[in-house]
Amino acid sequence: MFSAGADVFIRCLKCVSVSKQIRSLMQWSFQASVHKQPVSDIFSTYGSHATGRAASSLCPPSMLCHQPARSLSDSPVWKLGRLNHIAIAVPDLQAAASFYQDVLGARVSDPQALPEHGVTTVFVELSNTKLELLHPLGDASPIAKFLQRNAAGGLHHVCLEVSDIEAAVETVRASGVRCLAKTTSIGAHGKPVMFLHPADCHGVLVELEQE
Ligand SMILES: C[C@@H](C(=O)O)C(=O)SCCNC(=O)CCNC(=O)[C@H](O)C(C)(C)COP(=O)(O)OP(=O)(O)OC[C@H]1O[C@@H](n2cnc3c(N)ncnc32)[C@H](O)[C@@H]1OP(=O)(O)O
Repeated sequence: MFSAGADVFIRCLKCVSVSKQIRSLMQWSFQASVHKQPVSDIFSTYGSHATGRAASSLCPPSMLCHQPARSLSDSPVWKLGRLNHIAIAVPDLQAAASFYQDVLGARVSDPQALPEHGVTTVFVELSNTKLELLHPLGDASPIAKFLQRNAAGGLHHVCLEVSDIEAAVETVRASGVRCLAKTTSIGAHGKPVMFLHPADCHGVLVELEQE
């Protein structure tokens, strides 16, 4: 009874000009009630990269929730795009660049100092993405502590492209993920970026970049 009522309610929402994101959140709440799970469990089941297929498979057809839950990135406002780069913090930029260029035969860029980010970068071109080698620049480099903890270097962050960075930031903030700056800044490719707290992204520092 409740399920049918809630389903009708969700269908009515289709007619109202609210954003798809709000509908998605309400669908998640609805699914939480149907499955008697806390909403947070539904979120953690689907995450922000959940697919409609995953959602459908969770809900047997008899349960009327055949409307697949939508990913937040299914928003009409913005879309999640390609993996732009994987960043690796290194204690010796020249040695790391030489490894990729001379040992692995990759094409690497010249070092680029980015004082506003507190890093020097070298990009390693791969056929499907890039590696960004990072070395601390200046006294207040945000990667200094990371390198103290990982003296040999290590995976620092992943950078994902989004079609509309401002809308994406709004969405992730609304979902409780901490953004590490008040506003977007211009990243290594001259485009706006935003970093998301690793503790809110399953242990990985995530950078969103305008595609
Ligand atoms: C040019 C640009 C571009 O590509 O466009 C760049 O790359 S700029 C690249 C450099 N810029 C950035 O990274 C900007 C965003 N980063 C930041 O705001 C900071 O580095 C934070 C990520 C917030 C970490 O801050 P800070 O080092 O002061 O804090 P902390 O050492 O106490 O760490 C707090 C918690 O986060 C974890 N943590 C720190 N860095 C992490 C990382 N890279 N990956 C995964 N976890 C990380 C720590 O282990 C700790 O976990 P526990 O609490 O469990 O112990």
